[in-house]
Amino acid sequence: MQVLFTKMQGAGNDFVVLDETRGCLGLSAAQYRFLADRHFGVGADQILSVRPSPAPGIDFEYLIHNADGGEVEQCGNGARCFARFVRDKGLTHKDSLRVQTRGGVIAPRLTPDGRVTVDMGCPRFDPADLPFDTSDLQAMPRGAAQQWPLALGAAASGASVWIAIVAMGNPHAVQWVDDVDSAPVQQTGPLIANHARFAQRVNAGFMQIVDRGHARLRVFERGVGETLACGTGACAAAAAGIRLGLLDPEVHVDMRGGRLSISWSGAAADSVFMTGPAATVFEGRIELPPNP
Ligand SMILES: N[C@@H](CCC[C@H](N)C(=O)O)C(=O)O
Repeated sequence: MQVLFTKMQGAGNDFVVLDETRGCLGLSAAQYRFLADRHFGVGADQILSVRPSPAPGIDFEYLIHNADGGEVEQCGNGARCFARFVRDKGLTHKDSLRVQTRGGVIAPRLTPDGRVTVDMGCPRFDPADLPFDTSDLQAMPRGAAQQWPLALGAAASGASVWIAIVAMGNPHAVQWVDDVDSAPVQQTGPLIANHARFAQRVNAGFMQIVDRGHARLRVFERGVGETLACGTGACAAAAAGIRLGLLDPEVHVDMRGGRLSISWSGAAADSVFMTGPAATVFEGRIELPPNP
């Protein structure tokens, strides 16, 4: 089977986007993995499948699969690329959209400067929302929030990190580091992402606070590895920093692939807004391996 695809990127987080508005392709996890493969396929961190409206008042639905083939709930950079895609393809003429994802309804808006702002919904900090197993753990209160100790490796080794946990539709564990460039992202990222306390696994963020309006971030993503940028990771890190009293409500988050601007009032019922770039890289057609 051959499929048409669009390769896109948002702050260096890259995507294969599939138009399923006229029919579902019914791809298997192995076929998503093939598309994401940088040697044998197209190459991407995530595959985005654009589908028609599932309900009144909703413009589209889009599905997100990580490079490992697993379906996930939310993707911030993907949301901006999704919005750019449906406009560029003439699938809508609207600037503001309401979109169903597995992680809830989000609302992207194309801005006159070519960027996209997304209402990403409310951040949640309850361990049950990730889920995060807190049995036998003692949280450390800080600001309006909590940090949790997470033991890495064998308990006897004594290695542990303090994390803030945030659900942005998908799960995030954020830790503070002095210098994001020398942070052990490749070493401890996989240990956190696959930690037994996170039943659905987790995205592991490493944030350096530069000043109250500026942070630097690297994210070891669940189902992918370190990416050049993570939109939900930036929202989660900013929300955690704001709630902990370390950041102001308007924050620039710099990642290796680019900058996102995040704004959140700090009120539990208010949405996080994320603004950043979204661009098409190329389009093509590829033959998929058959399902076994
Ligand atoms: N890159 C994304 C997040 C994609 C999903 C994530 N890896 C997960 O498993 O939850 C973003 O920009 O938010």
